[in-house]
Amino acid sequence: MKWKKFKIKTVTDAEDIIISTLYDIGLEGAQIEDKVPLTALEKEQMFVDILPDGPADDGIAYLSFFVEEKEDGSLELNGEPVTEAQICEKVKEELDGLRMFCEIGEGSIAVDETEDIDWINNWKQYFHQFYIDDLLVIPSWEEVKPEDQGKMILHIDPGTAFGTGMHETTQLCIRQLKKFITPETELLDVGTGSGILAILSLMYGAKHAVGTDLDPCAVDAVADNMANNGIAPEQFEMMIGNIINDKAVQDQVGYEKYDIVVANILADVLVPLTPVIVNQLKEGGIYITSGIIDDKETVVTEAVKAAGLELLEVTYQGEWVSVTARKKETQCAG
Ligand SMILES: C[S@@+](CC[C@H](N)C(=O)[O-])C[C@H]1O[C@@H](n2cnc3c(N)ncnc32)[C@H](O)[C@@H]1O
Repeated sequence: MKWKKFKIKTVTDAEDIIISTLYDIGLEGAQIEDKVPLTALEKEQMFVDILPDGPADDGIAYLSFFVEEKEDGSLELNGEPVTEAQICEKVKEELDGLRMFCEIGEGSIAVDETEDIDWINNWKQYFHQFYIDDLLVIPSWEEVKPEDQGKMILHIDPGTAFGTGMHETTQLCIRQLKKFITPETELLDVGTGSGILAILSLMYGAKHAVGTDLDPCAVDAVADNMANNGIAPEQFEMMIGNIINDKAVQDQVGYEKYDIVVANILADVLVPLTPVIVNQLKEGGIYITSGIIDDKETVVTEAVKAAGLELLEVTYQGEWVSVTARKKETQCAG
């Protein structure tokens, strides 16, 4: 399999914002090369105890994005045919936009071709079982140790969809979900990816879940993860499509139906999503969001308030934010 590699030279502080921004134009996943030392948690997750001292961190980072090349050499982005030059132009536009409000360093783009036989699976060697508070998350290719048999365990294989549970935003959502789930909860998980948030909600006692995603890869990932965690097909329904602007998806998902809507998507998606999702929530229903990088907190809290929701709580982990709100109940006159 051949890939076009678009390699951006930037600075370490701009890594997350560039990855988030380029994700929005269809460049998903990035290879990061920098000299930032690994944290204790990263070493633990990678099963590395001692690493030789690397070179000093010079603040420079390289982010590589990959686009699969078809047999005839053509490229696609978001399902549309596109040329290498058009991708570079689009990336340059996005980087120029970012430059106006943050330091992104050189921002140069180099294009290369690469052949990687198992790009999809290579990352698995770094993903091992880990805890989110008292929840043990075990990748589907690892065994449960005898001493862990009685623990709350989530078996996860994100396949090619997002959602291993390692990301701060997923963990922020999980903690908020635990606060509000009841045995009566009807849950909507927008941007379900691997299905992790919906599956965990069902394991924490929710009655039923619906998941939506744009990415068709989410269908197989969700089915595998449901089976691995003993979730029955009637407990979790999956729909592919864009709930923001597709009326058919909105109708299928249903109106005034959900006790909780969770959406771990980027701030720029949450802004148009929020006024739509208000119609899917029951009165008094809870809206849990994350995927918000810290400097976009206000953008989301303002969108939540503008949609008529009552802001309940803002929580933080690392440079990521989660915003929780409630749909107000209609007051009876008199
Ligand atoms: C950050 S991942 C979250 C995955 C998982 N829910 C988690 O918390 O780990 C965001 C997901 O949202 C999906 N997505 C982005 N825009 C969307 C939209 N408008 N409607 C539905 N899904 C969307 C992406 O395809 C991706 O799977």
